[in-house]
Amino acid sequence: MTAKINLRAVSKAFPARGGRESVLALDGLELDIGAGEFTVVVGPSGCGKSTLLDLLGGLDRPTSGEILLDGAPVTGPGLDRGIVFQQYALLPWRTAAGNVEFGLEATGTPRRERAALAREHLELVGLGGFEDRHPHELSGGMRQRVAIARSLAYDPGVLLMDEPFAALDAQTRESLQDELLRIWERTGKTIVFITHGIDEAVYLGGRVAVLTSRPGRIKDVVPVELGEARAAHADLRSSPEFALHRRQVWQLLHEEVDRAQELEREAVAR
Ligand SMILES: Nc1ncnc2c1ncn2[C@@H]1O[C@H](COP(=O)(O)OP(=O)(O)OP(=O)(O)O)[C@@H](O)[C@H]1O
Repeated sequence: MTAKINLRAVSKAFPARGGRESVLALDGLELDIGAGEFTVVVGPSGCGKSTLLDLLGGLDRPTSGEILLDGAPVTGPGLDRGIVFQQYALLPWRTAAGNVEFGLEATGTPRRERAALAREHLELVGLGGFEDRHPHELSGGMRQRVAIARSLAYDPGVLLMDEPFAALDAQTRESLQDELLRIWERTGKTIVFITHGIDEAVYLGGRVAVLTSRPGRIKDVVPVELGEARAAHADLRSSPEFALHRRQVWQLLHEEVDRAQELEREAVAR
C-alpha cells in the first residue's frame, strides 16, 4: 500500500506561559498511514490526540520531526484534508446546502456546480431533502452529517475526524458509524479518526493506534480484522471476534489511563 501520510519522529511541546510549565504533548511519533486506510487513534485524556490532529490538519506545526502528505511536508492547512470536529461548527445563518457550499467557495467552484455538489454530498450522508433546513432545524446527528458532507464536498484525499460523534446519543452515534463506514468504502478516503471509545475504535478502524499517557507516544498499533465477522454477525459488537479485539485494545489502554489519572492527581496536588 502506498503511504499517504508519514509521521517522522513528530514531537510537539507547548512553551511555558503565564506561570504554567511547558508541556511536552507528543514525543517522537512514528507512523505510516496507507492511502485509503481507516486509522483510529485512541489514548487517555490529555495524551495529545487533538494536538496530533491539529498537526495533521496543518493548524499547528511540530516542534521537531515532520509530517509528510503524499511525500511532501505539511506546512499549513489545505483542501487536500477535510477536518470534522466534535462540535458542528456550522454557520447558523446558512442552510444545510449553504454550509456545504461554504467549503467550496474557497476552491473557486462555479455556483451551479457548488449547488450540485452540495446536493450530491447531502444525499451521500443521508440528508437528501434537507438542503434548505437551517442548523437549528436539525438534530445533533443531522448537523454532524452536514459537517461531514461539507468536508467531503471539496473531495479531500484525507478526512481528519476529532471525536466527531462524542456529543451524540448512543443510537445516533452507532448509525453515524455505519454511515461513515459506508462513505469510506464508497469514496476510498484516507481517514484518521480520534476517539476515547474502545468500541468505536474497534468498530471503525482498520488499525487502532494506541497512544501512551502524556507525552503521547505510539504504544502499539492493533490491526483489526473483522471483515468475515462483519459479514457473519448481524450484531458485530456482540461477536467473539469483536470482543477479542476490544480486549486487546483495552489491555493496552488501561495502563495508560491509570497513569494519566495519576498525573492529573499529582498536578492538582501541586
Ligand atoms: N495551546 C496549548 N498550550 C499549552 N498546552 C496545550 C495546548 N494545547 C494542548 N495543550 C496540552 O497538551 C496536552 C495534550 O492536549 P490534547 O488536547 O492534544 O490532548 P487529548 O488527548 O486530545 O485530550 P482529551 O482526550 O482530553 O481531549 C495536554 O496536557 C494539554 O493541556
